[in-house]
Amino acid sequence: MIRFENVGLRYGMGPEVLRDVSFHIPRQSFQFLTGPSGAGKTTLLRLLFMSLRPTRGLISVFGKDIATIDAGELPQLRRRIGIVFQDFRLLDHMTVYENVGLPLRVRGKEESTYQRDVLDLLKWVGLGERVHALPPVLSGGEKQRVAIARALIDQPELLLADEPTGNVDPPMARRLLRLFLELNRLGTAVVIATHDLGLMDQVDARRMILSNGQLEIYE
Ligand SMILES: Nc1ncnc2c1ncn2[C@@H]1O[C@H](COP(=O)(O)OP(=O)(O)OP(=O)(O)O)[C@@H](O)[C@H]1O
Repeated sequence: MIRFENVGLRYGMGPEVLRDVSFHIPRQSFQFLTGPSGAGKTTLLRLLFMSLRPTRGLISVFGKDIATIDAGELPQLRRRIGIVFQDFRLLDHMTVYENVGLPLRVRGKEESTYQRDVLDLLKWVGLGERVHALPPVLSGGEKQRVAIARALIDQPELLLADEPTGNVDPPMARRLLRLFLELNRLGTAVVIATHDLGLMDQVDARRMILSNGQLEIYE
């Protein structure tokens, strides 16, 4: 589904942050992406989301070589990906409910077809009482859960999550992990970038470990 071949990435004239990175993400697979701070996890997720272009090497996403796709095709490809950014990127003027329903609204779905799903998912992530709140009044952990719900609501083919449990306590982290596993069971390939060894130890999943710009994979 996703393929990287000898991918290298440098920012501007800086050193190569990623070097000769090659891997394949199969459909419906589940993997953690880990490595020390600054190792390049966020950079790798940005390449997967096609918001960065590699400086060398080949990336194909859903079977398309990203070097040859035109800008008009990008939104359509991205719509198949759910992403949880480290800084959440919620829309501050929209309520929690509206933020989570947004991917469906953008796809032209009638609110009556998704209202129940949005409310159920918000309840599951512990935000049943915060449905009408605006993001600026939420805690970091609450914002993170809104971002997760928004990424999941449309059952994407690929979920990318950058430190998705970084702002919540261990019981909530376990609950969120269960949600990712359930999504995976329903068919989504999942990539979770995390430092959290405790989280990774709960699942027997593939580990992609970045260090010094290179990737090692433990199946
Ligand atoms: N926009 C940028 N311009 C220049 N250098 C950058 C940029 N973004 C990241 N870097 C550098 O690239 C390297 C990898 O950063 P990245 O954020 O991908 O690491 P990370 O593994 O996600 O780190 P963390 O775990 O701390 O979030 C770091 O040395 C960082 O300083």
